[in-house]
Amino acid sequence: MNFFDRLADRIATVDSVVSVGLDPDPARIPDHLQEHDLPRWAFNRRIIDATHEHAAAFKPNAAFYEDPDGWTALRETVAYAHGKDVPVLLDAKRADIGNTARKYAELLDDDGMDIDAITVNPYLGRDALEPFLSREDKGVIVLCRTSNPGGADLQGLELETGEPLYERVAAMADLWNGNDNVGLVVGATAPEELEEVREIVPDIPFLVPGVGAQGGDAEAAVEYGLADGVGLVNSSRGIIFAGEDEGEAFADAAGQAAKRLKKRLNRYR
Ligand SMILES: O=c1ccn([C@@H]2O[C@H](COP(=O)(O)O)[C@@H](O)[C@H]2O)c(=O)[nH]1
Repeated sequence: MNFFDRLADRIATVDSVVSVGLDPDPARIPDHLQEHDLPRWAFNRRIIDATHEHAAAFKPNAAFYEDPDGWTALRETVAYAHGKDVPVLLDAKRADIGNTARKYAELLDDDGMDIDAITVNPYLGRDALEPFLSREDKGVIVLCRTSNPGGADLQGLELETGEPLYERVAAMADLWNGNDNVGLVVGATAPEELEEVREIVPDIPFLVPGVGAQGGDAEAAVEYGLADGVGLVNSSRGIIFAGEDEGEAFADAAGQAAKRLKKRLNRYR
């Protein structure tokens, strides 16, 4: 089954478009888990237990796992999320020349790890994404208009046609979508751009980061992020560290935060 069909099923099952970002910053993991063999895995397991019933997907960001223990923690996390029937989107923002991109794409099913979708960077063009795009079973989520303050520095540059670069990326992603496996990253901190991109690609689901800690627009995230009801609105720190000062109750607080975000987003669905 295609990633977005699986995601649609999950959204229907939990009545939620919340993506719970699993960015387990070691410095913010509660003290009582620091002695664990793999603190990030111990943390994620508790977060998954507390939030999965509100999660349409989990989104670990590769930046928090790129060391030997980290990859083990990630592998355990992916398997555990799947055990709860939740798809996993790895936010890795990959792309490279074809030969290297093929190697990167092996990450999707690295040593038993079965990632459902991955974020990729369109800057190198189609051939750099081909090893991902050709994986019909995997979601390929292309950076379009990112949520960071400098997101417009390059992505907003006007082309000779007068359109900004992020609009061209959206149009190209539509051309790359022969396997119906392409999505776009458009940040909730750029609500006008969300609306513009949605006009260009009415049928492509978005991953919308930037609600929560980045203060993005939750209503616009839902209004423009979903295509036929399918899409994801991500919060990472706003959920997983909601109970940062609550010791062993940290996971309960994360569960409450995920539930609150689900209810808030559902008002606009
Ligand atoms: O444009 C983008 C693309 C990716 N991200 C990632 O999403 C989460 C957001 O974390 P918060 O704690 O909810 O701010 C994080 O992994 C980012 O690297 C993004 O924010 N914006």
